[in-house]
Amino acid sequence: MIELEGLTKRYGDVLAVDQLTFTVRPGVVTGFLGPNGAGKSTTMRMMLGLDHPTSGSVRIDGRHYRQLRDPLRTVGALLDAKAVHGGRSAYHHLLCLAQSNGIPRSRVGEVLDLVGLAPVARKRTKGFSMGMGQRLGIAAALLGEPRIVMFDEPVNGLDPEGIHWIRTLMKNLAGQGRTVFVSSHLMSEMALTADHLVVIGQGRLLADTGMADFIRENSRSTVRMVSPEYERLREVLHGAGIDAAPDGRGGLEVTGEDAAHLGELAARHRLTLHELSPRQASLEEAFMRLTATAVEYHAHQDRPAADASAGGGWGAGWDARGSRGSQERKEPRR
Ligand SMILES: Nc1ncnc2c1ncn2[C@@H]1O[C@H](COP(=O)(O)OP(=O)(O)OP(=O)(O)O)[C@@H](O)[C@H]1O
Repeated sequence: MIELEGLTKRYGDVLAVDQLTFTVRPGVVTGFLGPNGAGKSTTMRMMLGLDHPTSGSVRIDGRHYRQLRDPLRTVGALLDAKAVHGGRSAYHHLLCLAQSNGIPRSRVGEVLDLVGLAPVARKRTKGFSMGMGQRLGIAAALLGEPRIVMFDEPVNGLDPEGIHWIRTLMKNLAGQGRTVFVSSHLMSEMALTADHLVVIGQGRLLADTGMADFIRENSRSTVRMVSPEYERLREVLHGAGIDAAPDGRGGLEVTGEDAAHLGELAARHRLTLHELSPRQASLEEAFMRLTATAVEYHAHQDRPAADASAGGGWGAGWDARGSRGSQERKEPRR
């Protein structure tokens, strides 16, 4: 279990993480979401004792990271896949980690097999592709068979087979009763992987809830109706006080009504329907809706590119929003 209490991190006048309190539980995959610059990596670094909180605390199984006797056997993490000595082979990188953490040498071969890097185990990592680097980072995280795993953007650079593999891996780890905490900007992937979500924006907690509840609470469900008697359908809905908008594909989109009720209404008016389809919003829509006001780096969509360049180029197409004092574009992550 990972417990955060009032966790706060300030860098100068930027409040990167602001009073975060939540618990990451075992047995499920917990997704960690937030727009760019929301404070996810900073939070994860503090969880791993790589950054000091300005105030508040993180406990891993009841202890601070630094108090853990065998950190690699308790928490395995992938934060920055590029943080590897390029002159070493994958095998030696993992062997060094194993030896300095009292992990048997045999485990190195096991994790190399598990992540599919066994055939290139003796090659220097500086020739590795981004996806291979991610796999190596995941191998390192799993080396000590930890009860808790944390992955920051694990699917970065992975091909579809790799993405499917990491999804299955995370679900299996959670199925074994481990605590799995994962950040990603790939909403469609997160929707397939996570059971629980923690969402932050501008360093603050926006949601800590189950996946289905999150989508329900932060989106509108709609029903698409298609009829050969389009105008009459519109009138019937209007007459019943129901808002319906053209969906741009020859149908009507109705918000906030359930499909059964709409079907019965149409039947009472002897209206032929060719389609009556309820539509559940996606995680992406729910996420965008919740974080709309917490997006710090925002690209203008209503301004032509030429206009943007005339107005000062690259910077002109961006807003730095929010109240955290930073009016600059985001610094690249280290
Ligand atoms: N070492 C640092 N010094 C100064 N500011 C920092 C530092 N690390 C992070 N920040 C700032 O803290 C805020 C949170 O950054 P962080 O990298 O944690 O966000 P994130 O949610 O991981 O973003 P992304 O999704 O883009 O990776 C940003 O405004 C960032 O510029």
